[in-house]
Amino acid sequence: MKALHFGAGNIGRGLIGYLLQRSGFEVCFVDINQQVVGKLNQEQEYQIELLDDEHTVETISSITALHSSEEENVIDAIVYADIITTSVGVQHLSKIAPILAKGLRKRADKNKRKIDVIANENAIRASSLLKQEMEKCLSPHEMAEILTIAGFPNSAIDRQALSKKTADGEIPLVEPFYEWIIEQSGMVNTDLPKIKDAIYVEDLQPYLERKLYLVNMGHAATAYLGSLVGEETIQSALAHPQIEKFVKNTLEEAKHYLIHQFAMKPEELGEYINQFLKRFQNKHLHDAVTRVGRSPIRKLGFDERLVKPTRALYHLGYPVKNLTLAIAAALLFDYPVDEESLILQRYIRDNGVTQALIQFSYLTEQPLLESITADYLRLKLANRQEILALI
Ligand SMILES: NC(=O)c1ccc[n+]([C@@H]2O[C@H](COP(=O)([O-])OP(=O)(O)OC[C@H]3O[C@@H](n4cnc5c(N)ncnc54)[C@H](O)[C@@H]3O)[C@@H](O)[C@H]2O)c1
Ligand SMILES: O=P(O)(O)OC[C@@H](O)[C@@H](O)[C@H](O)[C@H](O)CO
Repeated sequence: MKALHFGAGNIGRGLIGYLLQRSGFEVCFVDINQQVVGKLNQEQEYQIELLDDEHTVETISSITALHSSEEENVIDAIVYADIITTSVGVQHLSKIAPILAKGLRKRADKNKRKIDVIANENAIRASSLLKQEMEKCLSPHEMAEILTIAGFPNSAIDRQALSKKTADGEIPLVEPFYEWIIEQSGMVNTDLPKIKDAIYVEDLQPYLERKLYLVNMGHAATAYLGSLVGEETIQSALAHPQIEKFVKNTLEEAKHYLIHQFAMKPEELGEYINQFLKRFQNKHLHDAVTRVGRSPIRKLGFDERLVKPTRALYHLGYPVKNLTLAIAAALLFDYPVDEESLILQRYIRDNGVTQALIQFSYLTEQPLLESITADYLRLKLANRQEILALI
């Protein structure tokens, strides 16, 4: 069985490639990074290191790789794959859509075997977004042809995955915990053997929203507050009792969104929160606030981890004062190496913070705009001690 995976980054190698290979797939990665592609091809295997007491190293073999520019080879791989997956970052799905469209068109002509395409990105319904991006490259007739053979089941993935520099490059560093939840109802290839340890569900939405609006929201709140007080990692940020308390308070607020939306049980959500906070505090983990806070414009999006629960809870009449403060901290994320941070800071300088919220978060609720703007100014004018005292 052949798996074609776009994005040989931390989660691509550290979770998706790992589980696919353990399920008996030969995995072929497609990436724009020539160095990574060259090394994978040369060694036909790679290592990942676990963030456990033993620093366990696992080897994933039967690996090949293609550079994105090898168009004909990538198209052929799409025609003959048994599953196609991605983890390129949701903002890059539009870039892989054209080649997927070409490959799936050829497959619909030549090899009519059904195939599922799963985009594994931190976003609501990323596979559906990928499908929408493909629709932009095709006529309705061409897309209809593709849909006779291809499904786009959505998924939710969870594993903290970063990387470690080694003498000959870098390897993914991953926590022992992982979760890959796949929307069974969206799958069309019923012959495909189950992926080992993946969880198949009919209705993904509760799992997806719980992951993004709790795990990733809490992570983002930690990163942005941590960054503001000069901490380099999520772990050193959470070592401040005030930040830990603040993050718990934001999670407590966001929890009510999931209770309301999906009738989730408060005690179960409490356990879920405690479990991932412990994962964030893994003593072997040094996860940079700049990695977790990356792409602040994406993270401030309308349906994203910070703004969606805040909007929803505000309309339901629940308190959101910690969430609005976390949004304000995100607006202060000033890390010029990150292109989105650069654009965001420049935009705020030229247009003001309220306008930035309208522009990037599509927020229209006046009381929310006012309280986030006020929080932003309080945080901006405060020093480190004052920030720790006010949260
Ligand atoms: N790292 C984590 O802890 C984690 C956990 C869960 C989900 N995610 C999600 O997984 C996705 C990937 O995250 P990551 O941390 O692995 O990022 P990463 O930067 O380590 O990996 C992304 C990879 O995609 C490649 N890429 C970018 N554009 C491409 C293109 N057009 N064609 C082919 N390859 C391309 C990059 O070169 C890189 O190797 C994101 O959506 C992220 O939100 C990450
Ligand atoms: O990948 P992002 O940029 O959407 O979010 C950063 C982190 O919160 C994220 O990568 C987590 O480590 C991961 O989602 C844990 O499963």
